[in-house]
Formats: sequence, structure tokens, C-alpha cells
Amino acid sequence: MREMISLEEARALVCGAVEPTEVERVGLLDAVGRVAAADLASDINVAPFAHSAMDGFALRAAEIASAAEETPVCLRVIGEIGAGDVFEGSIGEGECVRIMTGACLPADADAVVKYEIVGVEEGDGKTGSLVSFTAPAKVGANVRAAGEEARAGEVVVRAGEVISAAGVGFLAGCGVLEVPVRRRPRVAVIATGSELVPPSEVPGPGKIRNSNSFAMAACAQRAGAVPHILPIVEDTFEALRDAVAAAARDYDFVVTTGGAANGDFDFIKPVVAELGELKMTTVNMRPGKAQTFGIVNGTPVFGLPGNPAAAYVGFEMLIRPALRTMQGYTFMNHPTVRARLTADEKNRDPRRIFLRGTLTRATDGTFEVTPSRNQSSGLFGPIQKTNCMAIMPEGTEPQPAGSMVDCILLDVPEEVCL
Ligand SMILES: Nc1nc2c(c(=O)[nH]1)N[C@H]1C(S)=C(S)[C@@H](COP(=O)(O)OP(=O)(O)OC[C@H]3O[C@@H](n4cnc5c(N)ncnc54)[C@H](O)[C@@H]3O)O[C@H]1N2
Ligand code: MOO
Repeated sequence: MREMISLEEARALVCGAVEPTEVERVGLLDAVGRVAAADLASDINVAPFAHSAMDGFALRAAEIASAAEETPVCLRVIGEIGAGDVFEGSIGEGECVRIMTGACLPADADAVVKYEIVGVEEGDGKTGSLVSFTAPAKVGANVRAAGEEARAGEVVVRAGEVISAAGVGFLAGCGVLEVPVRRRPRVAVIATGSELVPPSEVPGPGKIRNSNSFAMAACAQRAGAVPHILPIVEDTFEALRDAVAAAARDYDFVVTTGGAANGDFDFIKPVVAELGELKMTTVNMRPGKAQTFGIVNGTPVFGLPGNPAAAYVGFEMLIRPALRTMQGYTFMNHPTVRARLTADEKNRDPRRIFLRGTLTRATDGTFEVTPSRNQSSGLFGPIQKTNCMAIMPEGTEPQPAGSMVDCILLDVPEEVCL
């Protein structure tokens, strides 16, 4: 095992070490945002029948082929059909049928003319009236064909597609009410640290609230997994070993925070090494250098650093892709855009730096990014106030204002008005 690896190597290692969860069938609504695990086919033609796209008059286009302003063509209205009705009669020469949007096109008709451009010569436009047309209509005008969206038996969503909200509607129309998807991974979240108390308590001397477990659980939820916050573990080898061993038996993925460095009370590395196989310990990024990963009892175990921002970056950059891999997603990472730095950035490091920052649109439509003043790896607060992470490549010189940098979009793409 090499000591320090690149983020790309780390991501490949972690994603390569996880297995897809088994397939379960979920109700259609629960499939939104998830990946279809099998091809899905329609049971009927969609639309099931040719129907009108407009409120108007159904006719044979040939009847009004000669229609013009000076030489209108008049047709007799012989019936009316609303959506849900079927016109059983036949349309003879010189005749048409009043039709509503969504109604089944009469068998004899091949076009619909919307009623805004139809004159009423006699009557009220309903059955028995005489209506006039001043322009021809194309065959198929304002007609939605049967099977336009799907044919009976046709695969409408392929295995591997992410089902969108509109896709849920599409599948409902195709009669697909249950969708096979990969089960959401169950993620154990364990905070280690003798200084930690649950957030429900006011910390006493030397103690702090366990905020990491909540953030990591929220990240897991956002990644499509089901998080379980387990009890805080004190800083002893035995306590952490027992907690990790139990969690590796009961969950699909184990996340710990803290105790990932080389301090006197940092035990995640020796624990993973003793219980299973340690695969990495450090990644070339800042914050979040100390990233432990290994396999215990066939279960991936990820030891995030204790510093909140470092844990967050580690989760989003390394654990989220793994949890998505387990669910069958092919796109693992947050979207990235290029943006102009609004201020000089003096931070430099042999490691790749992820600066928490705010991405905005400039008046010319391009992106600008302003890194937060406080880049402490010990804080969640600045991340709550930002919407991206600006990437300073490893080993770079200070970046002057105006430099173009990659920015990873976090939770709030709408607010960046994409
Ligand atoms: N001699 C060195 N010391 C440290 C180095 C180093 O390179 N040499 N790196 C620092 C960096 S950077 C990080 S990150 C941490 C990572 O180490 P640990 O994973 O062992 O982190 P801890 O010591 O356990 O905790 C660090 C910090 O975070 C607070 N913390 C821990 N857990 C939680 C939690 N659940 N909720 C909120 N806050 C938490 C903890 O109290 C510490 O203040 O090592 C540095 N040291
Ligand atoms: O590994 Mo530490 O993350 O730079 O905060």
C-alpha cells in the first residue's frame, strides 16, 4: 500500500472495491432519482389511439384542399366528441366533427383545424351547424398519432437510466408501476472521539458536540443511501475495533470520523488493518489528507478525518462516488464549471486544495467564484454559506484574481442560476 495517493487513484480504488447492492422492486414514485436495474417496456401503445391536439374540427384534409380567404369551404358539423368519447359514425362528404383536445380522432378524419380559425356560418358551431375553412390543412395536422411515444412491448427506459420526475409520468403512462432498482446502501456512521457528546447535550469542559455524524449522515442521504447514526465511540483501540467489527457485519458501508491521523489516540488505521485489509491512508488533497479505506468482513470501511470540513470533502469526493456506484449510477461526481477567481488566491500546497467558495453569475453570464475568507478545516459553518468548492491544482503558484479555476457545484445549483 502506497502512503499518499492522488484523488483520482483513491476514487478508483474505493469505487472498485464496492459491489452493487441487490435489486429490489419499488413503487414507481419511489423510483424517482434512482437507476433502473432492468429494461422497462410499455404494455400498450402510448398514446393508445390517435387523438386531437386541439379543440376544433376533425375532417378529411382533402375536403378543404381548395380552401382560401376568397373561396372558403363549408362543412356540416355532424357530431361532437370530448376527451374520453369515441365517435362511432362515419364522416361523409361535406362533413366534419367538432372535437376536443385529447378526444379520439374519428376513423374517417385525418386532420384537425383549431376552432380559432374556423368561421361559423350557421348555428353555434355544434352539431347541425355549418362551419367555414379559409385555408387547407395538412394530413396529420393537430393529430397525435397512436404509439407516438411508445409501442406496446417497446423498451421505454433502459437499464442504467436514471428515472426523472417526468420519467415517472412516462412510465405511469406505459403501465410500469414497479421498478427494479438497486437497494439503497445502509450506511453506518460512527463518530470517534472522547471529546464528543451528542448534540442534544450542552458540552461540558473539554467536550464538543458531535456534528460530524449528522453531516455525514446527511451526505449519505443525499447520495441515495440510508444512514444510521451509531453511538459515539471513545478513543480506544478496543472500543473502535468492536464498533467497526459490529457495523461491518450489519451494514453495507461503514463511515467513521476522527482518529484518522497519527496522534496518540488515532486508531482507525490499526483497527482496519487488524480486522481486515487496509487499502489506503492518505490522499493528496486539502482539506482531508487523512483518508483511511479498507475492507472488513467484505464490507467497505471508510475512516474520514475528524476535522469537519476535511470529513465533508472526503465524503463528497470519495464516499459519495462509491455509494453511487453501489446503486448503479454511471455519473459519480458533482458537476463542475469553470469560473473566474474574483480575488488573488495565495493558498498553495503540494496537495490539491478545495476552497469553499461562492459561485455567482457575472453580468456577461460567465461564472465568478469568491473563496470564503475562513478556510479552516475545522468548520462546517462556511460550507453552509457557500455553494461550491474551487479547485486549486496541486503545487500551483498563487492564483491571481481573474484566473480560471474549476468549481465543483455542491447542493444548490438552482441558486447559481444555471
Ligand atoms: N501532527 C499533526 N497533527 C495533525 C495533522 C498533521 O498532519 N500532523 N493533521 C491535522 C489535520 S489536517 C487533520 S484533518 C486531523 C485529522 O486527524 P484525525 O482524523 O485524527 O482527527 P481528530 O484528531 O480525531 O479530530 C480533529 C478535530 O476534529 C474534531 N472532531 C472530531 N470528531 C468530531 C465530530 N464528530 N464532530 C465535530 N468535531 C469533531 C476534533 O475535536 C478535533 O478538533 O489531524 C490534524 N492533526
Ligand atoms: O487533513 Mo486536514 O484535512 O487538511 O484538515
